[in-house]
Amino acid sequence: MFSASANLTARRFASTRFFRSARAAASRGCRGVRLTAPRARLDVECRPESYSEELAEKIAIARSHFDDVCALPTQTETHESARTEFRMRAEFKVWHDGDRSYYAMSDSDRPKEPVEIADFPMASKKIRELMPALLREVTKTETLRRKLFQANFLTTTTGDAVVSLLYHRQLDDNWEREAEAMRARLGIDIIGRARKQKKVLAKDFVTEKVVVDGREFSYKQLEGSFTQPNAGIAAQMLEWARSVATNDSPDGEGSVDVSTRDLLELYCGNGHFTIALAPLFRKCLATEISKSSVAAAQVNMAANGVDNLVIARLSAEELSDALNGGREYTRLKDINLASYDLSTILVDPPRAGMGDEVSTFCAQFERIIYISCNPETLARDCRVLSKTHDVKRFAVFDQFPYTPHLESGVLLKKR
Ligand SMILES: C[S@@+](CC[C@H](N)C(=O)[O-])C[C@H]1O[C@@H](n2cnc3c(N)ncnc32)[C@H](O)[C@@H]1O
Repeated sequence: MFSASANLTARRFASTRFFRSARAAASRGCRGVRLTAPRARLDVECRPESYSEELAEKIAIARSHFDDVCALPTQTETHESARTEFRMRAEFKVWHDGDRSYYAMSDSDRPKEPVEIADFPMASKKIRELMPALLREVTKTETLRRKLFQANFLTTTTGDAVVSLLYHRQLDDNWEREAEAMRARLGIDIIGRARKQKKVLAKDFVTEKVVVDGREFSYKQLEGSFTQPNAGIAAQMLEWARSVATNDSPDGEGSVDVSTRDLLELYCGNGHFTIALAPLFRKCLATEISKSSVAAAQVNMAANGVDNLVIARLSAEELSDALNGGREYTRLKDINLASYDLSTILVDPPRAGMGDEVSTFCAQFERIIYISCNPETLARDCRVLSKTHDVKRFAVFDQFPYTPHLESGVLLKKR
């Protein structure tokens, strides 16, 4: 189900070049191209030739969500993606047709008709290398092939890879033996998943290295948890977040010293942003709802030698309540909230945005760095925030080229 406003977005898009090219692709028999409201994982066509035009249209639509909300800076700080091989993760159905097996994506308009994916130019070089090699291995033996229905790839720019194989049957010792042999031949890690089963050969994470402002950061990224999908864009987002933490404008005017102040991050995932921002601040506090992501964030904090950060497993709503003097939370018992001088807050919520309650809480902060994968909910939350804050900087990060999705970021400063 899409909201009325999402349908409006789709209708706006329907008149654009993006949708004209999608329609043309569909008429050429290139199924799996989205023609209606945004849906993930259906965009199989790479169109480098129309990249710039499509991005310009997405930016215009993203900005239009703010039309009756608040003023945006005239400059959009635009961060473009690589045109191909930008996706560090990809999920494919595996279909079997007699002796032949192949990767496919399904179109929810026609879920029973798989769209075969022979190659996926948007996927990282490592995924593109692994796709045929894995299929060859899996189809060599019924032990690995039988009832396999999905393959999920997670890779890094450094060549690390973990592939999850999902089955409609229980995995036995034979499967484990053959999967282990395949793992050794391919030089990757493999996870076998079936109902109530998870077999990890040999690890269920990858380690990504990102250079930000000349410093290398290392991130443990867990299979099955949120990770930034586009590595090039992820690095640009970190540089932008560091820049807006201390500068009101892209040209360095209006710089502020935050080295004696503290940062709060909500929705911190594996610590992606906090770890890169922590060196700028005196102390940082970060929270996240997912237990496994908090564990990964703790590892990442240690791996990067960050010692001025505390990470707690709490929802954004619970943390807001605690800092507003609400009830006491056991998971905060070892944290002295009063010792923080929190002046900046960074939020990167899921597509649904923060909502009024958490937005109202954020309005207490001098500087709000809001990263969003959905400009509609970002604009909705800015309706609350703009009562007290001005948008000083507006950036877009093209995480998902050739789709209507656009990541954006705003810096809001208290009036
Ligand atoms: C878009 S991801 C961002 C993660 C992280 N900033 C990153 O760049 O990797 C959103 C994160 O919010 C977490 N989350 C979802 N709902 C939440 C809530 N109500 N409170 C706190 N975290 C939440 C998810 O587990 C996920 O890690």
